[in-house]
Amino acid sequence: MSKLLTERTSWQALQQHASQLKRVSLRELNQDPRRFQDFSRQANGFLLDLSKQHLTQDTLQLLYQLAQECQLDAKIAAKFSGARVNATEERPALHSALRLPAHARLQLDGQEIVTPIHASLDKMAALVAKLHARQWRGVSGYPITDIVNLGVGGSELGPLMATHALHEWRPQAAQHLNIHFASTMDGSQLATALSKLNPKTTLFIISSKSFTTLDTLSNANTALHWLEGSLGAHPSLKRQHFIGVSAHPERMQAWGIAKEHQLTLWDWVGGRYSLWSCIGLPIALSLGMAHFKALLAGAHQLDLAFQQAPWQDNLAVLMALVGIWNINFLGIHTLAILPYDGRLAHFPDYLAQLEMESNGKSVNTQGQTLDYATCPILWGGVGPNAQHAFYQLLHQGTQRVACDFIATAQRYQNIPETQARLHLQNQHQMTLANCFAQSRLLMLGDAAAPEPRPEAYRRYRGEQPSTTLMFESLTPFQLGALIALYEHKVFVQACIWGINPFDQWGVELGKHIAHSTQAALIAKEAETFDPSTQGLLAYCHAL
Ligand SMILES: O=P(O)(O)OC[C@H]1O[C@H](O)[C@H](O)[C@@H](O)[C@@H]1O
Repeated sequence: MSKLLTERTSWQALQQHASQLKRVSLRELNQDPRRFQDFSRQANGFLLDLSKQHLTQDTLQLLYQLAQECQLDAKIAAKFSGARVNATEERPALHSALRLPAHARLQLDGQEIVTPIHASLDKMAALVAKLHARQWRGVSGYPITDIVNLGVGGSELGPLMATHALHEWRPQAAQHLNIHFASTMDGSQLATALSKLNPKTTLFIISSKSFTTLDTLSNANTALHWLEGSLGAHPSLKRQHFIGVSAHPERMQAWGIAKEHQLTLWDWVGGRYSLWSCIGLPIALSLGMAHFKALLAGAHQLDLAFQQAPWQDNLAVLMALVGIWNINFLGIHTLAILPYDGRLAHFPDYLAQLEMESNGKSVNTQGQTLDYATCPILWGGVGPNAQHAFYQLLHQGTQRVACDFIATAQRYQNIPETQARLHLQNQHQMTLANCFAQSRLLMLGDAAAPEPRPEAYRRYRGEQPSTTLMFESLTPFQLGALIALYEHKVFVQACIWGINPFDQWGVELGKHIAHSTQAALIAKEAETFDPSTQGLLAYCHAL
C-alpha cells in the first residue's frame, strides 16, 4: 500500500501554510497592485484570473510540489497513451482520441484507432447531410422536420448544453430542423414534445452507450407506440423514424434499428465524456459537421496545451490545484458555476455530472478509504439570474463557497447593425459589469461599499474566493476548449486524490433495487422492506 495523501510532506506543508494564511484576509491579499499580473494567465483563447483566490505564490509552489509527489506528469502521459486508467472497468479513457485530427495515429492493443474514429465521423456526416438536404423522409413520404434525442446523463447533458450554447451557429441547411431532448424516466418531457409534434415528420435518436438504460428505452418504446398509433405498423417505421447510437450494435439490432442507421462508439468513451463521439449527433445536426469539427478541434488544442504547458502556465492544472487548495486546505466544499451568458445556461448541469460523477469517490485506486475530502458539491446557474435568487447566500450566508465566473468579452458583433444590436451590446456590457462587480463584492465585502454600513443585516462579509474565466467570444472552437479544460481539471484533481475518475459504481445499486421495488409496487407487497419504504408503498397501495 502506498502512502496516503495526507502523509505526504507537501500535504503537511500545505496544511501548515493554510493555518498561517488564514490569518491574512483575501481583501488584504488584493491590496498588492501586482495581484492580477501575478495570478492571471492568458492561453488558448482564455484569460484565467485567479487573483481573487485566497492564495499566494508560496501556495502555488507547495501545490506544484504536491502534484510532483503524486506523479502528475506520469499520470497525464499514461492517460493519453491509452493505458487502462479506468482499472475497475479495465478500460482506457481515451475520449481525447475522438478529437485527434484525421492524420494522427494512435494504437490501442495493437490496433490503430484514429481511422475508425474518422470513419464514424464520416457515417455521422452522411446522416447529417441527408437530413439537412431534406432527403430523409418518414414512412408517409414527408421530409423530417423534428428530431427528438432520447438519452439521459452523458447521452443528453453534453449534446443539450452544446446545442443550446451554439444555437447562433446553425447553418442555413439546418434551419428547418428542430432538435428536442427528452430524458426523464416518467415520460413528462416526451409527453409534452409528442403533444406538439407530427409523427409523419418526426425522427427519434435513441442515444444510449449501454443501450440498456431503462429511462431511455422506455421513452423509445413510448415513441414507437406513438408512431404506430398514428402511422400504423408500417414495415419501415423503425428504419425511417429511428437512429440508434450505442457501443452495442447487437442491442440496437435486437431493438430493430436498421444497420445503416446505427452509429457506434467505443467502450473506452465514458458516458460523461461522450459528446465528442456520435453521442454528439444532435450537435452536428443542429450546427452542421463543420462546426461540430471546430468543437473537436478546440478541445484538441486544449489537449495539446494540457500535455505540453508547464504547470505554472497550464490552465487545467492551475484550476485543479486551486480547487484542491480550497477543498482540502481551506475547507470549502462547494463550487458554484456562474456563467454570465444565457447561452451557457446548461453548463452548470453539464459540469455537475462531469465533476461529481467523476470525482464523487471516497476510496482510492488501491481500495483504501480516504481521510480527506474529494469532489465539492457543484451547482450554479446563469449569473445575472442567480443574482436575483441564490446570491443572498453567497453574500450573507454562513458558509464559504468558491465560485467560477465565466464570461465572454464580446458579443453581438456579427448581427446586422440595427437599433437592436446596439441595445443588445449595451445589455452585454451591463452583464459584464455585473459579473465583475459581484466577484469584487464577494471578495471585498463591505470594503467595496461607497459608505459605511453600520447595521448588521446590511453587512457583507466578503472573503468568498472566486476564479474568473473569460474568452473573446463563444465559438464552437472555444466551447470545445472550455469543455476540455474542465475535463482535464477534473482529471488532475483525481490524480492528486488518487481516485479513479472514470467509473461510476455509485449509480448502479439504486437502479438494481428499483426493480424489486417496482415489483412490490405492482404486486401490492411490502413485507421485505424497511419500515420507511413499507410506509411509502402502503400509502400508494391504499389509494
Ligand atoms: O448512455 P447510457 O448507457 O444510456 O447511460 C446514461 C447515463 O446513465 C448512467 O447511469 C451513468 O451514470 C451515466 O454516466 C450515463 O451517462
